Amino acid sequence: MFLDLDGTLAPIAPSPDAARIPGATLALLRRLALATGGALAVVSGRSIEVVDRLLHPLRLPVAGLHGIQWRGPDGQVWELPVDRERAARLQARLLDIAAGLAGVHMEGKGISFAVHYRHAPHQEARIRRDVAQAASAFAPDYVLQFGKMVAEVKPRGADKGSAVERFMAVAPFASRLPVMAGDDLTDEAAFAVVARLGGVSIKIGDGDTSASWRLPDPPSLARWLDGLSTRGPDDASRHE
Ligand SMILES: O=P(O)(O)OC[C@H]1O[C@H](O[C@H]2O[C@H](CO)[C@@H](O)[C@H](O)[C@H]2O)[C@H](O)[C@@H](O)[C@@H]1O
Repeated sequence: MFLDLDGTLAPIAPSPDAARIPGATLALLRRLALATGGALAVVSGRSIEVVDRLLHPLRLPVAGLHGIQWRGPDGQVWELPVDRERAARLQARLLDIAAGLAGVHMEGKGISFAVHYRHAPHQEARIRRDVAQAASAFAPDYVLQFGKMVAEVKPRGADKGSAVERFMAVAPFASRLPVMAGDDLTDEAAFAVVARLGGVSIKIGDGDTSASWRLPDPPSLARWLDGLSTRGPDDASRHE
């Protein structure tokens, strides 16, 4: 089971720092991790460090930075190799883009960067254009990723789809039916992999998607997951 974080486990908040996973959802994740024998991972645009902080004290397998980072069930971490000096130059350019624009801020995530305009929606066209230009200037090793009121630039070479593939190659995920829930454009790469593997993809909220199912919001997903987590193996076989 693969779950996105912002907009899926945590309701969308006014700023990245304000996002929280409800306590009941954290308790639910703990039950789900047990019920699936550990085959539960968070697949997020946040760094692994931030995902751990938001899940604390729970520590799960995680794909961070849209798949650029990955921590497997055995705790081993993989990160796409990135030129740190080039990343610092890109960060400076994105800081320049955000500077002086009220309601716009740059979220530095070490090797991946997000320019948020939730508090300045009228700046969307300008931010998207300027961030796209910055991404082109750093191509081919960086790519553009649009999201909810955000334009991100991330290293090329991994995405949420490759992260799900990486999980599906190892126990306890291997040979299981993948289920992926997510709310944003970045989740579509994971939905495509899940579809190829014959699994179940769930889009949270509005918007075009290749997912086969849809739920309206994070509380609906939590209710659905709660139903799954309280069904024991006997119940599961009764329904087959
Ligand atoms: O893949 P995700 O776990 O969904 O992460 C995607 C991005 O989420 C965060 O930004 C979004 O959520 C914020 C808090 O709700 C919201 O204020 C912002 O407008 C959204 O774009 C996060 O800050 C990014 O780094 C993630 O890539």
